[in-house]
Amino acid sequence: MFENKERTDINELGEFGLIKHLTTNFKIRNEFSVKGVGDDAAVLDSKGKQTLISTDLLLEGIHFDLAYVPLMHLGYKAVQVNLSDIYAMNGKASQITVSLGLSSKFPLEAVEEIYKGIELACNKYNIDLIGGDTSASKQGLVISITSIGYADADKVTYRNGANEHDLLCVSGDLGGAYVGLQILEREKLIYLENPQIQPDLEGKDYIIERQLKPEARMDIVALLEEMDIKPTSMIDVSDGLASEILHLATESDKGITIYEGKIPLDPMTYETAREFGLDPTVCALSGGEDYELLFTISQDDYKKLKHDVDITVIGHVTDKNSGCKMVSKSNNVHELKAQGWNAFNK
Ligand SMILES: Nc1ncnc2c1ncn2[C@@H]1O[C@H](COP(=O)(O)OP(=O)(O)O)[C@@H](O)[C@H]1O
Ligand SMILES: Cc1ncc(C[n+]2csc(CCOP(=O)(O)OP(=O)(O)O)c2C)c(N)n1
Ligand SMILES: [Mg+2]
Repeated sequence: MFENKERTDINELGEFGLIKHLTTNFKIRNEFSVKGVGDDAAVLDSKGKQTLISTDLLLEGIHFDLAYVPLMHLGYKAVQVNLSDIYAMNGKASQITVSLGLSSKFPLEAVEEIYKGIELACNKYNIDLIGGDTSASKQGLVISITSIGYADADKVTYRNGANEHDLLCVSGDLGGAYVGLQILEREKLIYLENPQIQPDLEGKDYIIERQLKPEARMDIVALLEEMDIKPTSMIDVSDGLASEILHLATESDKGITIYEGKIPLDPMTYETAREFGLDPTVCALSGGEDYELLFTISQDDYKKLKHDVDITVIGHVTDKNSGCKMVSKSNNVHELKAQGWNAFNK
């Protein structure tokens, strides 16, 4: 990825030189950011709103494979997966901190690529980079991002607010990131066997992008506000639909029933899953990394969003004793199990 480019040893700049070099382009743009990079701590002002904070850790070999993930995409995605958690609280994301563990194989140019991706994400989502930490790592690349956002207290949406008879909705479509990953893994194996063969990604742009360049659903939070809908509960889909449904149900002390035929799947996801001998529904239920928003709304709000093509009603909230169920296309009822992605199963 960066093997053939210019290589500047990070030692030439030192830790402080590196931080300065990486962060000088970032300008503070939010009224909530009082002080960003450059002091012992950043200073934020919540202006009377509630503060939302979330952290995620991305580890080379566990969360990403540099054999097929370009570093700029990695920086971009690392920001998206963190912003997604703020949007899942129905908040507006404003700041991030970025912490890096860099193994000696990374020259300055590689870190610059990661920061280009981070900068792109910050520009697009109006986020201030306000700090972080940088260290050498004995093995592999480590990226930890903390995202910070704000919401009025009455807008914050928890996992635990679903009421019986609420409708379960999901944004976008599911399973694409997982199927995209299957293609990248396949091409990696082919390349390892024969480096002369060029990767065959033709016609698969959408699902490859779902894996390499996800977009957190800031737009859905804005849309819900515009429609005057306050979801009763919400979560983002990082581990897979089934796992997130179980989180909403457990936290809300309710059951949830979904309908297989309603799960939104892009045709490319569907066809490619089939090519791999995978069940497209299972890809949506257990694949993960979709970074869509899964939320419940009161039935009274249905009329406000029923014409929106980007939001699909896939089920409803039941009493706790009914458990979490999926009604299949052939009308069989299956219990939903948390077979979502889990880093400890690797
Ligand atoms: N090592 C940890 N120490 C303290 N809290 C943690 C730790 N890891 C995760 N959490 C907390 O556990 C909750 C669930 O985390 P997680 O399953 O990672 O959620 P998400 O899928 O939204 O990232 C969150 O409140 C998170 O902050
Ligand atoms: C090499 C590689 N292995 C696995 C995956 C798939 N994967 C990475 S992260 C993830 C889900 C979310 O990760 P997690 O650490 O559980 O995030 P959180 O739920 O805490 O947001 C999945 C399915 C991948 N993209 N690349
Ligand atoms: Mg997490």
